[in-house]
Amino acid sequence: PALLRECALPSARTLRFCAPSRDIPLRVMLLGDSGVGKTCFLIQFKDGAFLSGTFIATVGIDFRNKVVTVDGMRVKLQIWDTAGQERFRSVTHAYYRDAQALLLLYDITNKASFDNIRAWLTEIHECAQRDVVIMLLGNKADVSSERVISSDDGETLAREYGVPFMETSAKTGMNVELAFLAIAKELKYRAGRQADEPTFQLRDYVESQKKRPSCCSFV
Ligand SMILES: Nc1nc2c(ncn2[C@@H]2O[C@H](COP(=O)(O)OP(=O)(O)OP(=O)(O)O)[C@@H](O)[C@H]2O)c(=O)[nH]1
Repeated sequence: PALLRECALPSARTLRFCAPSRDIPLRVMLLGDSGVGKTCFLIQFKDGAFLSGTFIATVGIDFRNKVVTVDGMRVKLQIWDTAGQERFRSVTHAYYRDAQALLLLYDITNKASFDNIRAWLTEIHECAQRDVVIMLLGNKADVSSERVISSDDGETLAREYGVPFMETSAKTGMNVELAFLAIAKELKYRAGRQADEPTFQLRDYVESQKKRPSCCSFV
């Protein structure tokens, strides 16, 4: 029973003991200030749609599943969409420990959401698993006319914390799928590399695969 429980909510360490025929379950959390686009990011990935119009803030936490195929293996992503509002912080804190990967978003048109990334990273280091995979995402890259944070600023911050970085758009879908696939690849790789499989570097992979906004990535 203990093993079964671990397979239902595995850590990277326990993944290798799960039955090979089952989908590998991985838990990913979306974090960042309210309004940066976490829910839209998830909907774009799950359904290929963009929720425009009235902004309805997430209350507490919500989740969706999506199965992706990574190097011929089925990976079941369980994606937790958290509320960015401060008043729900204690609810979301309770879930950090179970996450194997965190996508941390800011909004390239909102300076405060970028400035708060340091506080988010401090919180992550206090509450999450030590080996959690983190990726920094500058969302709303489609809104180039309102950009206040340059790509270089995002890159510099990401480098300082040693995490991969991409700009994304939940509206156009730019780099949305890549963010999840890259994480799934990293976690699958950690779970047990095949003898003939080349080593995998998440940052190099993201750098080689990511699309850059077609213009105006500077401020
Ligand atoms: N142009 C553009 N608008 C976006 C993008 N992502 C989200 N939005 C808009 O930003 C607003 C907030 O998006 P949400 O996804 O609800 O934000 P959230 O981060 O989930 O907010 P909380 O639930 O409060 O934490 C909505 O009006 C969206 O339509 C994007 O990539 N581009």
